[in-house]
Amino acid sequence: MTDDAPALSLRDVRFRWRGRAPFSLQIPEVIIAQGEKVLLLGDSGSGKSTLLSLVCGTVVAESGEVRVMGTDLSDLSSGRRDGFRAEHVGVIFQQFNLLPFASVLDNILLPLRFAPNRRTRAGATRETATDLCRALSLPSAIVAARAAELSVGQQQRVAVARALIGRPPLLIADEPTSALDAGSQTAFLDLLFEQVEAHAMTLLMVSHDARLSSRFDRVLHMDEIATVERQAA
Ligand SMILES: Nc1ncnc2c1ncn2[C@@H]1O[C@H](COP(=O)(O)OP(=O)(O)OP(=O)(O)O)[C@@H](O)[C@H]1O
Repeated sequence: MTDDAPALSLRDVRFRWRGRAPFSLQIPEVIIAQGEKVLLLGDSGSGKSTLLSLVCGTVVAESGEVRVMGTDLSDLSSGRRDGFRAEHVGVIFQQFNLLPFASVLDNILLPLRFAPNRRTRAGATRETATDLCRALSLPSAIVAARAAELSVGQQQRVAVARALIGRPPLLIADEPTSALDAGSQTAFLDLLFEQVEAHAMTLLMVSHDARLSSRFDRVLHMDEIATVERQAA
């Protein structure tokens, strides 16, 4: 990891999903500076989640470079990519991906299991998790509840706390507001941005909703940054 590197840089990236409906993506160049808040817009099926998977290192480019905080993910073995992601990237998925039968506390602490440096940064983990819940307008007693008992809005905030704990430098969010009404979306983004700014994190968020644009430092459109080829199934 390099302190003055961009949070994220993609250069000459090519990636292809094989199978019944092949889909290929080419991205000449995308650079996101540390501390930027960037919205990635694009139609359904335009490859937004695929791009996030490349950034998370859950899939690997066929050619080109995907660098996170200066590290080229293709230089890492699959096991080291998992460790690198756990240390450096907080992820908020569209469906939140909480473990329903585990407590809120265990859900929030989950990424720290695979990330010793992030665990150290998190300090006293129970207190840190409880503080994060409070900062996200959740009652502190919620840490003892099972994730399955929470409302959708509460689950979403727990997913944010899990992504924020231990202050990974890059936060990736895939349509985190799609399950919320307009008022709840605004309140959620207020809380998310407050945390991102307080910890000088970089945010890359995917959405269909161009109305969110004015809240971000920069907006990327899939059809401007990528060339896509797809074949029908
Ligand atoms: N796991 C996978 N295996 C094979 N093909 C996939 C896989 N995931 C995505 N694809 C292909 O990649 C294309 C782009 O999908 P992707 O989910 O990246 O788009 P998206 O812009 O995020 O769409 P949406 O907004 O609907 O979530 C899909 O049409 C599909 O054909």
